Amino acid sequence: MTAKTFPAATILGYPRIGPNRELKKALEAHWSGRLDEDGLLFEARKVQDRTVRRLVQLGLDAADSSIPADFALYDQVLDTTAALGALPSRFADLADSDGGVGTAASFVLARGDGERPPLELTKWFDTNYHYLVPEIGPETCFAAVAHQLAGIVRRQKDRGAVLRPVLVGPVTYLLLAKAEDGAPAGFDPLTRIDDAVAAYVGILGQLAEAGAEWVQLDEPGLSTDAGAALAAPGGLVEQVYRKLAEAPVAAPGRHANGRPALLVTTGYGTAGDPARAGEALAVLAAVGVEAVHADLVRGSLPSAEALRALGGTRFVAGIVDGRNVWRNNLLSSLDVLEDLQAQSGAAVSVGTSTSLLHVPHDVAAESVLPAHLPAWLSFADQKVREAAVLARGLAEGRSSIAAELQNAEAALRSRAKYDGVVSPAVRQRTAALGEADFTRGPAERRAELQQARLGLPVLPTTTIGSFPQTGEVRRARAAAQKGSITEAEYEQFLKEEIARVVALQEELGLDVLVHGEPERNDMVQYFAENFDGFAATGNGWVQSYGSRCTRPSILWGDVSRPAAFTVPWTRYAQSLTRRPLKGMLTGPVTILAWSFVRDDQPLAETANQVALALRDEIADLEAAGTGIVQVDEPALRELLPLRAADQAAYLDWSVRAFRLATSGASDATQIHTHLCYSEFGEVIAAIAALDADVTSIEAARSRLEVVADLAGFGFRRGIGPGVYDIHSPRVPSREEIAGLIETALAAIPVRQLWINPDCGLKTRGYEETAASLRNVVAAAKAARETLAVRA
Ligand code: MET
Ligand SMILES: [Zn+2]
Repeated sequence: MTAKTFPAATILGYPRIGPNRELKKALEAHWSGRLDEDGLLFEARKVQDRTVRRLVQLGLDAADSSIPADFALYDQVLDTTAALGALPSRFADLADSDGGVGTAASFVLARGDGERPPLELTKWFDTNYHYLVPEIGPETCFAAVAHQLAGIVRRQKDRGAVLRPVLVGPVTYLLLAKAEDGAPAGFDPLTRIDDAVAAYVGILGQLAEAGAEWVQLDEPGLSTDAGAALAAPGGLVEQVYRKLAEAPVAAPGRHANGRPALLVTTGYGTAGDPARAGEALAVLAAVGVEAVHADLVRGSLPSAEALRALGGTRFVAGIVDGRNVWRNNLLSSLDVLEDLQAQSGAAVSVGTSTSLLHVPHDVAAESVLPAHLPAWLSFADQKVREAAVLARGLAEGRSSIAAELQNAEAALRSRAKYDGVVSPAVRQRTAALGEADFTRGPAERRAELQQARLGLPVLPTTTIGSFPQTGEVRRARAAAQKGSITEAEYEQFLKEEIARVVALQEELGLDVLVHGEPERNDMVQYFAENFDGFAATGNGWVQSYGSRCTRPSILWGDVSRPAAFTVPWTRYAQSLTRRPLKGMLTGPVTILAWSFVRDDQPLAETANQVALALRDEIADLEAAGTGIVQVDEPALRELLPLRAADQAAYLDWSVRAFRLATSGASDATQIHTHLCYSEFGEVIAAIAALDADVTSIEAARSRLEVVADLAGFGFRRGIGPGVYDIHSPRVPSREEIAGLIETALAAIPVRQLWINPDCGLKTRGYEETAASLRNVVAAAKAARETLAVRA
């Protein structure tokens, strides 16, 4: 039996949180006990139904499998774990009688249950989305228990929609997994592939039975070095998909003993060997996969040879960018699509490069964007339309979409010549940069000058910047925004807040103080609001993990800083204390990583513009008397390219941008940086190359693992490995912190060591923060005394 034809237009996935974060709110109500499970599932079904309706309005067909059933409540990797019943042994008790994992059980995996920490959260490829890491051991059960996904398919079918269920594919699933605790040393989850594949075969049968005609298996793992190696002809990917494709395709309408047709997607780069683009797709086609997808935005076009090798397999061209917000250049996309079709002779469908999970819902829901921006933008809903329009143009000829082509062209043209997209003053500055602009004086000399100026004790104590953002702070900000308090009243409120935070730090006995960042809603958006070339959205929420969402700003033009904006707060805070107080900035790489960035010039160029804007702010901070400036780069590791071959170039421009931002500072000004959210062991050389005088780095949860890497590298500058894990309300005891300081001192020379928390305190409450910092300071003092006795 042959498969039903794949639809001409599709998307790989759609934002799951709801246009007004309905799912987020329902989840949080459920977790706090205000909404029971039935209530939550009712809300989730409302979001699903709305998504299907909306996608039909936007041009997808409800009945032809063009709409993905991609409705994870928390995370799609977690849902695949649930469909496989692949519970780690430490959670084995959560299994239903048939090995299934219900909604409540899946939330225990996601959030822990008091005694057991949750599954680890890690970044999904090179994005700011986080997935829950499967824990696989030699004994992990794999079963076909896709009840929830099958239930969604069945329910939608009853409502007249034939959806295409989505799972993480088996190779990517195991590549993303880690060995569970207690597995033999060196255990590789991929060794369980046969058992996993057997379960996937069963799941495919269950989904066919529920009425699915197509299933989407996502294999973005093939775009990493590890996955690419498996995608060569004769490799693991070929074996796996031969097995999955072996069963006959079920006849539409009669689903006994068959499987749905398979779409295998890639995404986040080129699947397989980049020098042989498309080969991995040909491998999949050869074993009988009915449709394959490639990311044509981040990845390369498949070669003509690979396209011809697709034979009768559908090619889904991921030409609408799933990761950025710019309107598609329909004309050039159509050129590419027509070319692909002509070359391959194969049937081409139009799709997105990745799921639309990474972009907000709808440009039309924006009310605060500057007037020129909306026409240039495309959020998820606009992208669905773009895919549908391109598919029509491909099938019926350019004249059938003449109006759409013309509108897109007009928008692109207006964008290209809009005032501020290119700012001659900014261009002149970047063009005139020379090596001296990236270099400070010798580090040893800087250290002497700074110590003479600051007079700090050994093991200086400090915090990372933010203090608790209480309900009061958030309410005052909202009131100021609404206009229900005056600007002067808001400023007065912030000053009082800063004064309290400074007084608290003095009372605690910290050595280097901060102002606490109460004026900042978000460490990137705050800069976007104060830089030219940047705009903040009103409702542009994007899922970061589970119910957590962020609202990236849009960097649309040349960036510059019209006026000093952090200076008044820092100056005010410093006026309240004789101790040194750090000025606090977000670094250029992090600003880019957590924004939607213009796509019309290299990132390195944009990074330098942001760096110059920060450099201006640092100059003004210095002029106001600030002796220490911290430039946070928590996202330095996040943008690291997936392929080793691309990493050196990235590290080069990102390090240079940081240096451009900071190297205007006088040698007597101490530059700090702060890193968190990732393991930084593999980029230590780049961290050293930042040439910051002091680096604070998240370390408490790994019990200071990074210290060994730093020592091994011979890191020479100031270093503050976090000794207080700020991710939970738990107060670390003085003894515990003392133990971590001992560990650090065993590897790091005492004159280099700083004592600080892992990250900012903004999500914490005051009580636990004060108690914890008291212990931090006490442990540091005790360590100083011990050192003095030993000396
Ligand atoms: C995610 S890193 C946060 C650094 C920032 N200065 C803060 O303390 O909040
Ligand atoms: Zn941090």
